[in-house]
This record gives sequence, structure tokens and C-alpha cells, in this order.
Amino acid sequence: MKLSNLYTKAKEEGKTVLSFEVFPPKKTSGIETVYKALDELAKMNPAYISVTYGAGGTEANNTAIIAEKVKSLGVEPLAHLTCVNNDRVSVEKELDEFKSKGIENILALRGDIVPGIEPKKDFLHASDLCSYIKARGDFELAGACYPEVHMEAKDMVEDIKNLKHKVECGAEHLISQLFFDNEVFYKFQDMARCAGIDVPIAAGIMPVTNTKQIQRMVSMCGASLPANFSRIMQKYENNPEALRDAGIAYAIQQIIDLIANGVDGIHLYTMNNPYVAGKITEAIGSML
Ligand SMILES: NC(=O)C1=CN([C@@H]2O[C@H](COP(=O)(O)OP(=O)(O)OC[C@H]3O[C@@H](n4cnc5c(N)ncnc54)[C@H](O)[C@@H]3O)[C@@H](O)[C@H]2O)C=CC1
Ligand SMILES: Nc1nc(=O)c2c([nH]1)NC[C@@H]1CN(c3ccc(C(=O)N[C@@H](CCC(=O)O)C(=O)O)cc3)CN21
Repeated sequence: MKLSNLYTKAKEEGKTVLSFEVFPPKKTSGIETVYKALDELAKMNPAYISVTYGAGGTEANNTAIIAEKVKSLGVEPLAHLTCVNNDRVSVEKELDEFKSKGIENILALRGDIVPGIEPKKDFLHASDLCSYIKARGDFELAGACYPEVHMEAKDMVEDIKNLKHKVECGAEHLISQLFFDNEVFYKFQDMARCAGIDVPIAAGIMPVTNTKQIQRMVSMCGASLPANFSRIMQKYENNPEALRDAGIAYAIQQIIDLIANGVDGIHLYTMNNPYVAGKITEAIGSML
């Protein structure tokens, strides 16, 4: 199934596409933990579930196997593939594996540069990976985009030009980096549309449920924290249950505003946590 068609259909019907994301667990915690989470997440009926690939620079890679599991649960999988630590040969190997498992959709990424590991040189940018995969003709592609500007980009104009190039190289829909201030997303979306980027753009929302996660998101994703968000997180830093509930409530309020403003999709960084995804889905289900 082509995911870009899902967005087109939803738009015609005045609806919003809801998708989830899971990550392969580290080697120490078994693959069963994500399978258990997927059983629950699939019941919430998302339009698709994406599966990260070496997220945050981790080595664990069971992306194809987990994406196959998503498919077996009747949900369309979107497999991430990064090229920073892959050369042409290893990319081909991954693509063959995706194909053999019936995976049709790939989120083509450059990937995080891991300190101490020399990046491979066959594909320098996600757009290079897009062109390469597109030429094979087997997959539909998605790309990542950055409402707060990618940390390595000179400025917003350069970043948007690069994004346009990525779309021209074959990315048929986009998923945004997580953000906590909707105004930042709207400004980015306007700029992208002005630049002629007309593919669907899903807003990436991360319900923050613990203090360690907040720091990780700031350093890894460059997300800025609005004052109201920081105040809430500070107030409950020593009360895990209240912090979790406040994180969920904050995400819900962001999502309601995004839907009211006609966003194409909501991509929920569910972090393998069906409890959090369930609370959010329950709250917004009737609004999609
Ligand atoms: N592992 C995963 O599952 C996920 C990883 N990410 C992370 O997002 C970050 C970047 O990934 P992508 O967005 O796929 O990379 P990208 O290659 O599209 O962009 C990365 C940087 O390179 C610049 N750039 C892009 N194309 C260019 C070109 N043709 N010429 C010159 N500069 C260019 C961009 O402006 C940006 O600053 C990484 O840190 C990645 O790991 C994001 C989501 C999920
Ligand atoms: N730069 C960047 N890299 C990514 O991999 C990435 C983004 N941005 N933005 C969107 C999502 C968010 N992703 C993430 C974010 C954090 C973890 C993470 O913290 N993983 C922990 C386990 C967390 C937990 O168990 O709750 C780990 O230690 O791997 C994983 C994927 C993947 N994506």
C-alpha cells in the first residue's frame, strides 16, 4: 500500500492520518518486548507503524524483522533505513531483505553520525539514498524534515532547499522531527509550501514521560523547550506519575491544535509504550 495515497484520501475526507513509531530494543532487552508493545499498538488501528533503524546511533538492527511483525498484525509497516554507516553493498542487502519480507515503504535517512565511527561515503545525504532506492523501483519513500532546522544546516533557507531536493529525489511524504511548540511547525510548513514542497507533511509528536527522556531529546534532536513546557516538567520532576500524565496531556493539547489547523498527519513517537499511545489515541480518536 502506498502511504502517500493514505494522506491524499484522508485530505479528501477532511481527516488526519495517525501513525506510530517503535524502535528495536537494545540487545539486552529482547525483541519480545517490542512484539508485546506492537500487539497493543496494532489494536489502536494506526494508519501505519514505522520502525527505526539504528536510532540515535545504536547498533541493534532488527528493523526488517519487526516491520514484518507489524505487517503480520494487519498494519502497514514503514521501515527506516539510514546510510551514514551503510555502503552500497549493505544497503542492497537491506533492500533485498525488506523486499523479501513484503515491506513496501521506506523512510530514507542519512542517520545520526556516531562519535568515533567514520561515516561511509557512498551516500552523503538522505537524498542520495532516495535517488538510489527510487532507481530500483521497488519501494515508496518517505523523508524526514526539521521544523526547527536541522542541527547541521546553515540556516532555514538552506535546509528547505535541501528538503526540496530530497522530495525531487523521490520522498513522497515527510515526517517531522519532534517539536514542542506548534507555532514553529506552522512557520516551517508555510516555508516548505512556499518553496513548492507539496507532499504530505506529518507532524512528529513525542509525549515526554520522564526527565531523562527530555534531556536526550534536547541533545539528540535539537528540540527547544517552550517556557510553559519547561515549567510543567520542572514542577513534576520528582513525581513520575504526574510527570507522565502531564507529558501525555501536553501532547494531546498539541495534537488537538495541529488537527484544528489542518495538519496532514500526526506521527506519534510512541517509544514502545502502549500505555501512553493508548491514552492519546483515546483522547483524540474522535477528532481525526
Ligand atoms: N534512525 C532513525 O530512525 C531516525 C533518524 N533521524 C535523524 O535525522 C538526522 C538527519 O537525517 P536526514 O534528515 O535523513 O538527513 P538529510 O541528509 O536529509 O539532512 C541532514 C543534513 O544535511 C543537509 N543536506 C541534505 N541534503 C543535502 C544536500 N544534497 N547537499 C548538502 N546538504 C544537504 C541537511 O540540510 C541537513 O542539515 C539524522 O540525525 C538522523 O539520524 C531522524 C528520524 C529517525
Ligand atoms: N537525531 C535523531 N535521531 C533519531 O533516531 C530520531 C530523531 N532524531 N527524531 C525522531 C525519532 C526519535 N527517535 C528516538 C529517540 C530516542 C530514542 C531513545 O531514547 N532510545 C533509548 C531507549 C529509550 C527507552 O527505552 O525509553 C535508547 O537508549 O536507545 C530512540 C529513538 C528516533 N528518531
